[in-house]
Amino acid sequence: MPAIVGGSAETAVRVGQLTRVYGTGPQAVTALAGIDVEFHCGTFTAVMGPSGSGKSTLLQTAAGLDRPTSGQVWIGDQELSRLSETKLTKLRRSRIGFVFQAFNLIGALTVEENIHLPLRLSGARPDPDWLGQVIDRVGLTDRLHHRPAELSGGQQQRVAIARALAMRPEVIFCDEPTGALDTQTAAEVLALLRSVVDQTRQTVIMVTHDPVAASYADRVMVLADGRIVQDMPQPGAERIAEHLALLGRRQLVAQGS
Ligand SMILES: Nc1ncnc2c1ncn2[C@@H]1O[C@H](COP(=O)(O)OP(=O)(O)OP(=O)(O)O)[C@@H](O)[C@H]1O
Repeated sequence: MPAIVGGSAETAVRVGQLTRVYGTGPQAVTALAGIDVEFHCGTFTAVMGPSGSGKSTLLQTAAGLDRPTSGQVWIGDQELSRLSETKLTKLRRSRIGFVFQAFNLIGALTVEENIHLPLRLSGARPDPDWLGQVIDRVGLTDRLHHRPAELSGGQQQRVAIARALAMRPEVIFCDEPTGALDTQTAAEVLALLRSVVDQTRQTVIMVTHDPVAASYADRVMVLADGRIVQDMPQPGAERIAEHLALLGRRQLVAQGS
């Protein structure tokens, strides 16, 4: 595949020849081995693959939380390696949202304060219409003055999604957002992420191990050993599970088990 040379108006995120090596010498681990991929605006992508295949590293480097060893990352038409740490932090706060498996809410703050936190950190002026819509959409209107510990896991994840949406980011990166939730609650959270893409044309890139969760996406990408080994448009949960099983069997054969 030729190296990708830049971002465009329709590109939410693009990575070119992305490499991330942890450590040096004989201890070095290649987590990403030269990935080229583009995520269009208003799409929902699931990133899957065996443990250690590089999913979280791809998310962290594409989101500007970690610097690649080599290669480029564009958010829209902005290439990240050209940015100073200060400018990168500013871009992350204004254009990117994050949702993690462990919710990462601040226990001492109320739901409303947690949701407003990105605005306070970036010094941005709140847009009451947008925040009202977000809070409405995640169904938290009657929980605004509660603290995270007083909420269920699903409600806490919905607060985390509302917080990720507060700055109206172009892209939301989610690392196993339903990993700690039961099936029904996970379905609600996934439907919410789907609506973020369908209603406001934001872009969602989600790491998951769960084929059912991945079936909410428009596209499923499978990593193995730091490379993309499958890239499927709307494959459905069964086909995803088949691909993962096949990949697992191939890895066992390669390991001589
Ligand atoms: N900080 C680090 N230092 C050294 N090696 C690391 C570090 N982070 C990740 N790795 C290694 O890089 C490879 C990819 O890790 P990564 O966490 O991206 O995989 P993953 O697909 O997200 O795995 P999982 O599904 O288990 O979360 C693994 O071999 C891992 O051990």
